[in-house]
Amino acid sequence: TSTTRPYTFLPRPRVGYYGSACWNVESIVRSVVQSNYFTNPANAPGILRMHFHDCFVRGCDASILLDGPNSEKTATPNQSLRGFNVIEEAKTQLEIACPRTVSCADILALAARDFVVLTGGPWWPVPLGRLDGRVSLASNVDLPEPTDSVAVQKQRFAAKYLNTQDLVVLAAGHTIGTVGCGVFRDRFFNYKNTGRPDPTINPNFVPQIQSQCPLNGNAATRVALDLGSEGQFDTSYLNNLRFGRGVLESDQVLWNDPGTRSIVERLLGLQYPFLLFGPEFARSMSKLSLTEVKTGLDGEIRRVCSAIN
Ligand code: HEM
Ligand SMILES: [Ca+2]
Ligand SMILES: [Ca+2]
Repeated sequence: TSTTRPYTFLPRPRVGYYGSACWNVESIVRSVVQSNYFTNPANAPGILRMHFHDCFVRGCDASILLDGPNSEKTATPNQSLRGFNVIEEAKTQLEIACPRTVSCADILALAARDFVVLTGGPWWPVPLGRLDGRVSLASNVDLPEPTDSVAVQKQRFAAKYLNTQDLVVLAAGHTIGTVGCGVFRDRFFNYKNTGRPDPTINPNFVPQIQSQCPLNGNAATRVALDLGSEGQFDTSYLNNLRFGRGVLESDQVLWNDPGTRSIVERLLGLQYPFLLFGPEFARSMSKLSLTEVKTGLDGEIRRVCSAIN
């Protein structure tokens, strides 16, 4: 279970933070997001995941964007992140419109929201005023893993003041995007060295994934996390869990565990009191994107997002 965030005497991010210092920050980010969604829709899941990976390590401070031999980017779960060019393009335009004003952490938070909207998801207000961190270490990267149990997933989210509902709702961000075969193949061929697939997978789903990810095939081949709806922000991912069609073990266990299952059922309208996925996703994202934000003297406004000043 999570508690409330500790109170600090620091300014908090707020909507409209930049004011006249950069009055069109939101429209600049939105137009860069739109053009990059048009050229490559896979940027949408790429940036949503990047924002999550940023916020979970040293807070939402753009530490994920820093280059360097041992920066967060080099850690295993971050090697498959995509869309860095989108953030850098927005930063370049913002440095022309309002030099040294808008943080990379704010750009990432806005872009994640705008990409979600383009895939059919909800809009939410994004408070601004996050500062960029100066530290990025691969050794700090401690992200949820695709084989995590529900207990471990809950623990990791609680450490960021996110509760069990936030966990289920945010994991449903997997309604868009794809995963590399190498990440989960064992589960479909040789689950925990049993020589068989995970018995909780729908038997009709097993051959489907096996043919897309053959045993000796390319580990980098990507398959949808939400079968049949990888580009649409909808409840199809939750419905797939219900029928044993979750690709990742960490996703499927959210249905198999009675506690998290009832949240999935409420989101699917199968159990009272109902929860609406769109508004709940907006609410949980608002919490996630304020994780351990830097607002005092502990950060800076980077000039380029890949390097400290
Ligand atoms: C709950 C624990 C979570 C685990 C264990 C997890 C794990 C993963 C894994 C293994 C992948 C595939 C990576 C690859 O092969 O490229 C992935 C992709 C993705 N994750 Fe998560 N994730 C979690 C939570 C989240 C959250 C909270 C969000 C955002 C709200 C998110 C958004 C995404 C998206 C959008 C993709 C697709 C990326 C793409 O297509 O480029 N995930 N996740
Ligand atoms: Ca960070
Ligand atoms: Ca979907």
